[in-house]
Amino acid sequence: MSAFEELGVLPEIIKAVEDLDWLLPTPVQAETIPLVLGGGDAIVSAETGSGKTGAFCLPLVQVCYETLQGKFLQVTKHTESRTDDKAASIWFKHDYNLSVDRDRGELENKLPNRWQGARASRGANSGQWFFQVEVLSDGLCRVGWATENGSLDLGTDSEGFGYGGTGKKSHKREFLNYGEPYGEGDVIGCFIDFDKSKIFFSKNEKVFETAFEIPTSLQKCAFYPSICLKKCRVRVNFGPIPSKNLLKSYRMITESCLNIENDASSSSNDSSRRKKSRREPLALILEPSRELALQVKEEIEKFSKYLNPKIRCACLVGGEKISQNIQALESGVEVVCGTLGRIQECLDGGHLGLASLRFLVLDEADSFLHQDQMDPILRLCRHIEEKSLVGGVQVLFFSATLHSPAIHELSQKIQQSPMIVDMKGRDYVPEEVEHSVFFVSPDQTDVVNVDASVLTDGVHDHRVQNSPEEWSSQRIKQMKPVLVRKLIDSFSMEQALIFVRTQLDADNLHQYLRNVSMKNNSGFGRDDRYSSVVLHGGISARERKNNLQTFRSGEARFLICTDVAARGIDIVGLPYLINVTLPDNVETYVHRVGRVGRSERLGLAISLVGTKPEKVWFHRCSSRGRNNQCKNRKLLSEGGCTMWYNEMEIWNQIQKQLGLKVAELDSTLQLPVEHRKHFGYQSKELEAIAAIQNKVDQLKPITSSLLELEDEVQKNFLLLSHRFSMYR
Ligand SMILES: Nc1ncnc2c1ncn2[C@@H]1O[C@H](COP(=O)(O)OP(=O)(O)OP(=O)(O)O)[C@@H](O)[C@H]1O
Repeated sequence: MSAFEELGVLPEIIKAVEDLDWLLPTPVQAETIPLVLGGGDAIVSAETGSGKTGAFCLPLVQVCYETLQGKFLQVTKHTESRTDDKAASIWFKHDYNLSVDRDRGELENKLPNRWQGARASRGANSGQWFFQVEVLSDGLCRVGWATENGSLDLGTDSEGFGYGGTGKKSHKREFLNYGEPYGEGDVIGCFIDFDKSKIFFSKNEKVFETAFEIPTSLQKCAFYPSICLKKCRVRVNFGPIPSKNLLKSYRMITESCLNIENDASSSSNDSSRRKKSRREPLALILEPSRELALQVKEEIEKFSKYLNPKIRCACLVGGEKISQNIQALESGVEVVCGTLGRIQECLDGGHLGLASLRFLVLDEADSFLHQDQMDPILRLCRHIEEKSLVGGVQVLFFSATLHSPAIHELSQKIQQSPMIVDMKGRDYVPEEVEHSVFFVSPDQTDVVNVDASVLTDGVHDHRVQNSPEEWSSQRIKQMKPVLVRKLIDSFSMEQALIFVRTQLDADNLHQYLRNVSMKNNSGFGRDDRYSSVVLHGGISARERKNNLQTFRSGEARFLICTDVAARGIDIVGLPYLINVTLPDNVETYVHRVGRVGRSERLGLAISLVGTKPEKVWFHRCSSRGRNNQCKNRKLLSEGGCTMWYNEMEIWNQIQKQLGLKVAELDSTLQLPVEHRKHFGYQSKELEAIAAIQNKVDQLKPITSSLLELEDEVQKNFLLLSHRFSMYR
């Protein structure tokens, strides 16, 4: 049995995983896959490069596949039992962990820690109606009536009215004493009287007083039988079995003429605009960047390689034609992954239906905590809850940095009792990443000669001459690109990811490296030692995609990027990373350096830290700094668009919070001897070989002197024995 099989992964998916040479699940996959397959919400935090994408994509692909095959309906056929056509089609909507035996009219939820509900398709909006529920096992049960918009978790919103086994009536999450407790063996009657606008219940033969007055706002609505269970099994009688009802004027609900079509797309206005035949997505994955969304889509396609039917995934990201997204959605997909803005656009346009959704994944969840992202997310969740025809959408958070209180606040709003998987504790950085620093001091002329071809960000003007602070800042900015070139040379870097603060900084560094290439005649494409491409929000989606591909393929050696690439981007075997400017928070440092040291490879992250503050752009103006339009060099506090950026402070904070062991580069930009790796930053295996080779080299002189010594001893021995024999 393969290790993935033990986690409950299907053989067809394991075959695809084996094609990727994944022989064992990573620890976070081993923890998370069974949990997601088991149906709970989760917050999963594990270091960068630990395989989190597989931890959610694998079970998600599996559940989508099983859903396509109809397994999750869990409809059991019992030929010996009575079958009534009306009863068989009566369950319209239910949570997916609820088993529905349509023939027997039985419902069961085996989960001990999660309510699962169902609502009938047959309801009423006038007259007097009832249905009965027989409790078949121990456990918790709530029965009653709800409108079409009511939550499947009966009695927790304004449109559902329930009566629970603990002897409480519930509405809007208010639980008040009512009737009597009930349990296994009891038969509960659920009555609704539209003439008197009341709902009440009975236990066995005993009828209780009115439980609820139907509010005026709902008096024109249709009400449907509703049931909600926790580790409990019940049999529901809508009419096929003669009832012992004492209130003869009440009719069983199967005689009702109101019937919601068992077709998700016919029940709401916006969905009627969509094509009926198409499949609505079962999973929605939110990603913070286009690149990451595309990467996840590719991963899902790899995992579903051997599945039939295939799992289709649409990637909805800004910068691409929306008509293509609409076309993909119209043709039907099981998974949607994308960025928030474009997803919202498709939703608002009525192109994306979420009524069948089972999974909502917030990958890099903490990147959505800014207010301008939080509001749309909460709106999205409300939309899902309102439209859901399955209920109980599983909400999953993933990231390497999920320890802030804000994450738990968000979780409380959109998750239900999530399981926490925390592999390494707060903001852990993988052991495979080595951290090093070079302190850039403005008067270090021995190390760096300022190069006239360096372009800086234009923050400083003539005042540089008069202000020592501005001079230092400008000087550090002029030194850093030269240092990048020197680092490339000093480590003989074949490839590296280079992080800068702004789009302008990225473009300037790219231009500088091009100038260096030209000056040194260092060739083209792969032959160019300094070939680089940029990745930032200021270039088109197509350019970003092409540039990333050019870098992945090795065509360009250096990818100069802003923090759009800080999270999630997976480039196998990348050995080096340079932080030309530090990010302004520890979390982003964790994500940035996590681009190296992945898949058991070692990586070196080098930070160039200015010893004096740098004055940098921080555009609050309407131009947001686009096309260098803004020239307002005043500080933010003076109504301008610049600020002082103190890297020493940030560096101390990063070091302290992460408890980093950092190697300081010497003036030749080399690591201290004890940190130097024999084979550079490659695989652990090569590292081990290098270590052995090192030892062999160290032992060589000792073994040769031992050999010489032994030679000597042998000779002496022979000499002595010869003399001894002569004396005898
Ligand atoms: N079980 C496995 N066996 C071997 N390699 C794996 C396994 N799972 C994932 N990988 C590989 O490990 C690398 C990192 O995986 P992934 O991108 O999922 O990491 P992550 O935890 O999401 O990182 P980040 O936090 O940076 O987004 C990928 O190249 C992936 O193919």
